[in-house]
Amino acid sequence: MAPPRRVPVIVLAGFLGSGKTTLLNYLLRHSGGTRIGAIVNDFGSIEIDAMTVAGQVDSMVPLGDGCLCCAVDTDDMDEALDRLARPSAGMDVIIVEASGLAEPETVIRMILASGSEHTVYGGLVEVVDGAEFENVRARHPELERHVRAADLVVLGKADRAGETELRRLRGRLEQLAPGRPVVTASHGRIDPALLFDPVHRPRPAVEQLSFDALLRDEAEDGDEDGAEGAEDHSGHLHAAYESVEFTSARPLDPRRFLDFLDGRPPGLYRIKGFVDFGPADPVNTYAVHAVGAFLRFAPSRRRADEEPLTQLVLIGSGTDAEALRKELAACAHDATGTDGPPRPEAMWGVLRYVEPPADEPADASEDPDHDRDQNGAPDAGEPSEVPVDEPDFG
Ligand SMILES: Nc1nc2c(ncn2[C@@H]2O[C@H](COP(=O)(O)OP(=O)(O)OP(=O)(O)O)[C@@H](O)[C@H]2O)c(=O)[nH]1
Repeated sequence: MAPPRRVPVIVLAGFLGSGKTTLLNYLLRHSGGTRIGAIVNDFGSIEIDAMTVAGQVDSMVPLGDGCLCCAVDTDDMDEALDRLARPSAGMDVIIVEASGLAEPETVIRMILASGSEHTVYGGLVEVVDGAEFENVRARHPELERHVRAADLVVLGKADRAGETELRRLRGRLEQLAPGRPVVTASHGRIDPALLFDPVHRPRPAVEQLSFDALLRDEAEDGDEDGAEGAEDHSGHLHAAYESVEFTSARPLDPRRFLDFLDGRPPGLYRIKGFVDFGPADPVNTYAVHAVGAFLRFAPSRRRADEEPLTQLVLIGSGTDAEALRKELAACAHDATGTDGPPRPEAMWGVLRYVEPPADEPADASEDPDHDRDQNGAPDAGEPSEVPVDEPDFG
């Protein structure tokens, strides 16, 4: 009798804002009939990533709040894997998007320890932010270990990095993890075949991932049964970060919110969520993404039955949660008081940070990259169109 078919489980990891959700959404839209189940782990109790992925996926299980590798109960992970992998669900592959602060090796161990007869570990894809990698690596040398643990490194945001910097980064990655395959991508556009066929492909991945080493680490942690709690997380990335959530039914004033973003403290590395600008734009909700100095807004038309709402997650190190919440509350638009009705130019500042949808590459002549320098001043970026490279396996 043929052995039961096992669904490969791929871990998608990478630092805060590196482009994991963008890559996952690209894969979902270009899966070519492959049925993908997704497990999405948000760091923060408002599940922004899960909301972004929901609706595009055959089946999605959110696993919040906190890092997969410590705050999420292993039972929840086991149950999510089991639910997606059982034959009746008909999934071909499961992708686990870890939070931007998770330790990939620990997530891999959780999958290996899950003991589900329906799953097989399918590899680690580590997304590296081509525009921020060196800055982040200087602060968090742990990222080098993550790159070494990867089966495939996606060197993302190629459009922001530029050709010379990309060449330099590829050299750096080769130095850190010799022989590791690196694929360059803009807006998460990679060939899905790189991920979706891990079971039928001869996999040097076992050596690259060094399961033995992973399992040895596990034993050294005194956590041999994979149970949560015995591991020391003090050296993990998430130990130094905290998340702040902000929800408001009152619309935000676009100018005040931009002032808040311009003046954000340096430790506040990541902001993501959805903003309602009320009467300044009554038809759209704006997705907002700040990653380091990078800032983007993306409008999308609200459904008729959708209540306008602002939901933000702010992730940083050494930030003052109460002060941030107060500052955000003070961004609310007050239509009855001094604010009055919005002027047409109120949205101009926000619209400067809107770019064309990722699948329609920007016209290079339009100066699409309004990144800011460290002082928050607008700064023209690189041309945005860099072709997706063939994977380099050497
Ligand atoms: N220019 C450019 N922007 C990108 C690219 N990939 C992602 N982004 C943008 O970077 C921001 C963060 O991307 P996400 O995909 O949400 O990053 P993430 O790794 O899922 O973020 P966390 O879950 O917070 O760790 C968003 O504004 C994306 O649109 C890229 O290749 N080029």
